[in-house]
Amino acid sequence: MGGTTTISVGSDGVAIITILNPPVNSLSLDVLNSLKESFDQALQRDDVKAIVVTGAKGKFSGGFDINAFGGVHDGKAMSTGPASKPGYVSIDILSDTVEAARKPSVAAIDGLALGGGLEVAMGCHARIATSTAQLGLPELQLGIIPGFGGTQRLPRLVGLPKALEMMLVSCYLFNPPGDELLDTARRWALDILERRRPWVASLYRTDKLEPLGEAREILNFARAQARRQAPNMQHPQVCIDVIEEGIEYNEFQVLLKSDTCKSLVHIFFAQRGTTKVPGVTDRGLKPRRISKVAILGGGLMGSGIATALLLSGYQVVLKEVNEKFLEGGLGRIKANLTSSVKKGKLSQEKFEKTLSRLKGVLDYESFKDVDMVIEAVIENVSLKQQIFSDLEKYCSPHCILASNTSTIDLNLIGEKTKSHDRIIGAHFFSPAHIMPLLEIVRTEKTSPQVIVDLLDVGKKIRKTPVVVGNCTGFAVNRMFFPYTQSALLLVERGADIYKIDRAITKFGMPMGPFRLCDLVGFGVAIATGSQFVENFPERTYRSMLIPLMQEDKRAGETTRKGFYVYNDKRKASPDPELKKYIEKAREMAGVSVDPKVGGALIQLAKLSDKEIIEMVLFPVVNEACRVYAEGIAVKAADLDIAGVMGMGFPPYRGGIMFWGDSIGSKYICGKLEEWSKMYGDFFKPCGYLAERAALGAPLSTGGADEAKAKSRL
Ligand SMILES: C[C@H](O)CC(=O)SCCNC(=O)CCNC(=O)[C@H](O)C(C)(C)COP(=O)(O)OP(=O)(O)OC[C@H]1O[C@@H](n2cnc3c(N)ncnc32)[C@H](O)[C@@H]1OP(=O)(O)O
Repeated sequence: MGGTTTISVGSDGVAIITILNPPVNSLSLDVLNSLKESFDQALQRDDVKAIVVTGAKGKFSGGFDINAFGGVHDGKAMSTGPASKPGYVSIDILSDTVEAARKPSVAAIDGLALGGGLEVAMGCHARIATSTAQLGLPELQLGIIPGFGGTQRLPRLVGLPKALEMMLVSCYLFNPPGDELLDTARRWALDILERRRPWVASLYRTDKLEPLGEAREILNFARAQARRQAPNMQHPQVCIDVIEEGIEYNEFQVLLKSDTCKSLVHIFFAQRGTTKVPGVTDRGLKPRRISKVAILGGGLMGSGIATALLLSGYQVVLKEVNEKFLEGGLGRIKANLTSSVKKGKLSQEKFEKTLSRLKGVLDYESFKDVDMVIEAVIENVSLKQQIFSDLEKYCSPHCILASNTSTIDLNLIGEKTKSHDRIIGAHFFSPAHIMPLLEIVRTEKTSPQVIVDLLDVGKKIRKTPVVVGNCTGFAVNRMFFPYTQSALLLVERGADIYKIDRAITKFGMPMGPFRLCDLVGFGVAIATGSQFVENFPERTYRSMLIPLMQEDKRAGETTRKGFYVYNDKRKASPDPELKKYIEKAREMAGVSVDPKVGGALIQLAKLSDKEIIEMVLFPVVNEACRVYAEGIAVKAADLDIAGVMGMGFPPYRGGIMFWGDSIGSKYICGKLEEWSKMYGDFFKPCGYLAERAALGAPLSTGGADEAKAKSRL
């Protein structure tokens, strides 16, 4: 597992123990064993009076080594050595060696002290941190609870409310400024030794703890809140119980083996893996400097993208077709920035500075020195084609030409240009300054340099980029187009709209397919839908329900009427009037409720929640398999991230492919086959899924990347 600690003793008698395990000084079992050895050495040596613990290269520690979890999930023992024994780190190292030591210790924290890292620091007798240090117990984001005494020491150091916030919301505590970290820590340790400062064992502190009755109330409130916010997850409740009862280790071990932990650890590594693109990021290319970006179109998307760029220090030129639209776009950007000020994320002074980097224009005059253009106009092929040939004329030959299209094939968009190597998709998700995903779409001709440049921009604007291949709908929209389609098919055959939405939100999606349609708006839903009808006619379910409703001026949330009706506060309520549209659509589709076909007829009006989830989401798994098999995504894990970050698929289920594998290819394929016999080709399993099912193999391995790797051998 690697990593170690070093020890050096100064002439002042202070031993500096440094954690050394790049890149984040994570606590592997080797590091923990070495930490114990260094401590024992410092305690035994006569020339050591006091101890300072720190991390190498400006990072205290990013916590327990998450790679070790993988071993546990695969059923292997973590490692050998004393630190692998149950409770050894928590009791033998942190309580009995560090905290109970006869020599005082101080944690000198620069950079990160997260999870186990902060727990080591809390075992020391005092903590000194720089102004930029990040302290936190983010274990819950991985489906576990702190396991090295954090649930007990943190409440004693900062009080229950702050400790609960740091664990359940996983936010970080920023400490007041400190300077000359190591010197201050050294002096502090000696001050403790000479009783000029208190010698405090965190575990025995009680001054910050609330009286019992009050503490119980705080914990019960936290329980209720966690139940509301994370109804499908057990570990936040377990964490609160453990804070109250103090028995940490056993629960930690149980959670470590849970499906939630497996899924969240998968998501952790998958997210970090998206920036590693074979054939692109392994060529040693350095991102070029991009400082000025032009955006075409100041609508919801364009203004959101502009906001994200401005907030990260880019200069932005916003182009619109007339004064009125330009004013609207600039106004939206200003409103976004104002909202950041209100939320305390941007100071008033920075607001002015940020806004001063924005320029609104009506022509291409200022495009000659921009480094990148992002086109964000309506989804109209000929308009986009015209724009791209204009861009070729007005921009420098090095300028990156990106499109924010969500569905249209990029080759079509660039058809009238000779700039195919610098055309790329930069597909943001609405609201673009908030949603974390950036789908980067490359064609066969996009140069690796341009991809590396956009990956860098993505990182700077704090998005998780996923690089995908070019096709209609790319990865996210293509995977999720069956989401609404299957829901429409079910409704036309008797299932209830609101029951479907309820079952799907209970599963963990932020909203069901119908509520989502209302949010996106029927105009966009129809435009996108028609792209799919055109490109994948054999598997597109054609329902007239949405067009029928739109004819009646019900177009979703913006018109206050869609599948739901909306009040002034945008609260959605079911609408009994929908019945008439459903009946008409059913008639036009020529289908009946509960068609009498096949022996294993499922009465769709009486579907259970489980059946709804399967019938809505297995077609999504099926399409994800196609996307993977075609090589649109190079890694199945990229699709997991795309679904989690772009569609809100619950991360604690690990993403769409990971979830599919947790159910099994055989079962999914069997169900899809059964439904395709009853309801048509919409459900037909794709070749890849059928093949994996026949082999009894997982879906997440064996896609185009594996096929390519094999063909290279
Ligand atoms: C018993 C204990 O209570 C249990 C625990 O301690 S569980 C662990 C608790 N700690 C955490 O959850 C922190 C997880 N890490 C993070 O949040 C972020 O990585 C960070 C804030 C530390 C650094 O973020 P950032 O600078 O953006 O770098 P990031 O790309 O995320 O990570 C850099 C590398 O370190 C790795 N890494 C980060 N934290 C790690 C950890 N705790 N264990 C192992 N590897 C880790 C990442 O996988 C990545 O590897 P790669 O370069 O091969 O992809």
